[in-house]
Amino acid sequence: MKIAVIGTGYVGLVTGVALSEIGHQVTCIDIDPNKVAELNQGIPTIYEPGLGEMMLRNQSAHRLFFTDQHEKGLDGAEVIYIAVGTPQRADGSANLQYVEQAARDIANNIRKSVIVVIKSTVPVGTNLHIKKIMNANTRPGIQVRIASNPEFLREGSAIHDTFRGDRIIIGAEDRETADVLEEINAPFGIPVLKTDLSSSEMIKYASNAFLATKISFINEIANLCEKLGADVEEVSRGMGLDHRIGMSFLRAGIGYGGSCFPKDTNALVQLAGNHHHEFNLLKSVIEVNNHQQRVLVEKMVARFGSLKGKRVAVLGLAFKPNTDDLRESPALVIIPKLVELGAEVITYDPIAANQGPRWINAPAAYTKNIAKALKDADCAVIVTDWPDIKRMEPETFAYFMKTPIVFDGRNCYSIAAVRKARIEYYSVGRPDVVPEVIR
Ligand SMILES: NC(=O)c1ccc[n+]([C@@H]2O[C@H](COP(=O)([O-])OP(=O)(O)OC[C@H]3O[C@@H](n4cnc5c(N)ncnc54)[C@H](O)[C@@H]3O)[C@@H](O)[C@H]2O)c1
Ligand SMILES: O=c1ccn([C@@H]2O[C@H](COP(=O)(O)OP(=O)(O)O[C@H]3O[C@H](CO)[C@@H](O)[C@H](O)[C@H]3O)[C@@H](O)[C@H]2O)c(=O)[nH]1
Repeated sequence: MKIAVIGTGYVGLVTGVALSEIGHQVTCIDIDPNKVAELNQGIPTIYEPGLGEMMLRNQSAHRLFFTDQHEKGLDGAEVIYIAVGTPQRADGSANLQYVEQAARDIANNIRKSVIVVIKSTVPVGTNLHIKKIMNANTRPGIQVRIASNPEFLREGSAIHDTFRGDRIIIGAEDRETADVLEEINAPFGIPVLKTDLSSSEMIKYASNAFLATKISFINEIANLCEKLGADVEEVSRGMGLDHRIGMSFLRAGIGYGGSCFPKDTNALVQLAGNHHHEFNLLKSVIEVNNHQQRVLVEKMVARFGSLKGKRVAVLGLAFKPNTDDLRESPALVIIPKLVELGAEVITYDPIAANQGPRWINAPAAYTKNIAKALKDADCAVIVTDWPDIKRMEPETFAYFMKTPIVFDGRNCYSIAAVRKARIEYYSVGRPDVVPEVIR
């Protein structure tokens, strides 16, 4: 099948590469000529394990192309995916300007009837709105059929999720369109649920909102565990053994971040509000998360009184491991707050350190060397559970730091290992560890 993908962000690039890997002829289009130039040189524009090799393989096999010209990229396409951003507006709602522009770009350039598939996360009703825009702008006689095919990949495991995902959702306006999409996706061998357009759009928001709810729930339990002397890791394990609950998304920490959960939960609250429905549960989920991103700083202030002049090593900038994405990372909240309180901040991230100055709105130093970050620090804060941070012996903190006081937002180490290392350790939902000598 000849396919065009509009947008080469995370979703567009992974979609284009994956569709070419299963044998389709794919052209990805982006308005950013710099991105397209890099992609044409075989350089992936996002950090995603396994993506680069797959991209190169399909470029070499002449199944995958990149262009910044809609006319060229859309020429002859039978199916066109829209995978542009839907960022958050100031009021929390989804900004559809890029999807609308992509629709106009398609309508102005196609010369034959096509199926347009919306992969971007869009509020219920958007697919029909987009179809109207295209119908108003296409040449006479050209028919556009529309389908919703939301994306469920996670950053850092996008290839795994695309080839081994739990389900593919296809919402379409008619059965024939749904069948074409099912056929395109058949080589993935993933169960397909075919549904109507509105339900498909809602499945995406409901899934993200539910996962965010699980995280805020366990974070509230963690905060309560701290007050009651329980250990949230034990509690999660004990809860998760019940198959009705499940183990996943019950890791307590410093709250969810990233390009999706914060914006999609806000958009769903807004969408509900527009239809005179107060989504109180989801509002609380968001509120709990906003507070959770600040709990480590609260613990630091409680421990030190003042942070003025303290040298703080922040370990991890990315919102999760295996990505260089800082969108809505708790680091964006924690670092400016530490600076505001007078701390001197040095940050470490193995991949995202280069992104720091672009995203962090406060003076801080950046390094890819963990020892350099820890050297002579008064305390350390763990923001991202990168494997190299988790693998580190807790004794390392005592070796490099002025005072080995660690605030761990990701519960990277067992309490037993920390006790053995004789460091002062504050994590989330677990007992504090304060060795006698330090006390
Ligand atoms: N990032 C994720 O992990 C993820 C996962 C699932 C779903 N989603 C959803 O997928 C959508 C895309 O997310 P993303 O993170 O890939 O977005 P992004 O903002 O990183 O990338 C969008 C790309 O589209 C390009 N673009 C914008 N308008 C264009 C146009 N008219 N023609 C051609 N190119 C155009 C931009 O230049 C940019 O490169 C969003 O709706 C998001 O919510 C994202
Ligand atoms: O038990 C957990 C699981 C996750 N997180 C945090 O939640 C955020 C999101 O993590 P994750 O879901 O792994 O990453 P994303 O790449 O944002 O993926 C989510 O958002 C995407 C965009 O919509 C969806 O496609 C995915 O299905 C959905 O998991 C990160 O800050 C994690 O640290 C926790 O705090 N505890």
